[in-house]
Amino acid sequence: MTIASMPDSATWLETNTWDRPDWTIDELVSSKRGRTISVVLPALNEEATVRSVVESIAPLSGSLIDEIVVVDSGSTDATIDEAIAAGARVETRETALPGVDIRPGKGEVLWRSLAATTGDIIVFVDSDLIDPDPMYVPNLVGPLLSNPDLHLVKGYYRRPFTGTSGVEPSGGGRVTELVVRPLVAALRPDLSGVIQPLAGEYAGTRELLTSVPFASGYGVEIGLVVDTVKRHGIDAIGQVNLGVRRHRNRPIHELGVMSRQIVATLLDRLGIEDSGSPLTQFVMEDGGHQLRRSYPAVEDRPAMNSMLVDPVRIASN
Ligand SMILES: O=c1ccn([C@@H]2O[C@H](COP(=O)(O)OP(=O)(O)O[C@H]3O[C@H](CO)[C@@H](O)[C@H](O)[C@H]3O)[C@@H](O)[C@H]2O)c(=O)[nH]1
Ligand SMILES: O=C(O)[C@H](O)COP(=O)(O)O
Repeated sequence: MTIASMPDSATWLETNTWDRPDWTIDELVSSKRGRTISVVLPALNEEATVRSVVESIAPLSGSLIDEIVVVDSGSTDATIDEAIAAGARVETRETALPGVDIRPGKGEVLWRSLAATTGDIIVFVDSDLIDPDPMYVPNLVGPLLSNPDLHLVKGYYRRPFTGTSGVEPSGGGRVTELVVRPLVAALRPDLSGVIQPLAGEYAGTRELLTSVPFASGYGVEIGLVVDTVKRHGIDAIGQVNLGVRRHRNRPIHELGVMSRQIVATLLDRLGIEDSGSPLTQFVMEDGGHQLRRSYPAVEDRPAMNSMLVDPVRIASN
């Protein structure tokens, strides 16, 4: 079944999916018409990959892209040095938004990046990508530059998976397939045409991103999708085919922790009460079942535009 022939969400899929993007860089640069573009890479201990991700984007600096910023999430390895060596500006959580208590999590650094960048359009790209295609960023901004009704553009792609027997051509996106897609089908079927709701590669207007709350952990992406629809309707979301995406595949127990955070944010956005209980896992270690508990990070950061106009709030957050 092709995308366009899926039975539900058919209209949205046809009009808001770019399956074969073919913009040239020159076309995109001329369609900026005064708008500026920031690229933000969240990074926590990504010394092995951050340099090549920045290098895949840096040639567009000064033309399509106005700034590339790695927002470090508290790395203890050489992530910051590698990012600077590749030509990125680096912000820490403190320098990005001084004077505001620091919380752990990916959403926290994405939220802080809004205060440390100036682009009218902001493109987020994960920094654990392997062999990222240099067209990721151009293709993510293409729909936004050409369609004033869009506020959020998600990437989608084939997702190889690296297991014990090597790289499989597909099978990646385990949280997406086993947790998020079934929950979306059960609770928000109107969103089931979004092919990669958790994609870490997406672009949004500053207008949208500064007007919605951010979950501070891994719930940030699903929260943004639901909040965009709440604010502007599903027609404000687009999706674009980025080809293939490989990244570091985490072990299953780490994805369990991630999933718990995503479930908490999704339920919160849908007004469904969550017990707030921790995820209990039994991880095989030291020859036995080791009990681990992890609490979901449910506390959201408020819309950044409310922080920027209210210095008292900044001081007290
Ligand atoms: O506390 C954190 C955790 C992660 N990251 C960075 O965020 C990116 C993605 O994190 P990762 O742990 O690799 O997530 P994935 O396994 O790739 O999970 C998928 O699903 C997540 C939940 O929706 C999304 O946040 C991811 O972008 C998406 O790729 C990487 O650059 C990390 O370095 C931080 O900056 N701070
Ligand atoms: O998007 C996801 O579902 C998670 O990032 C897990 O991806 P993986 O199965 O490719 O590691």
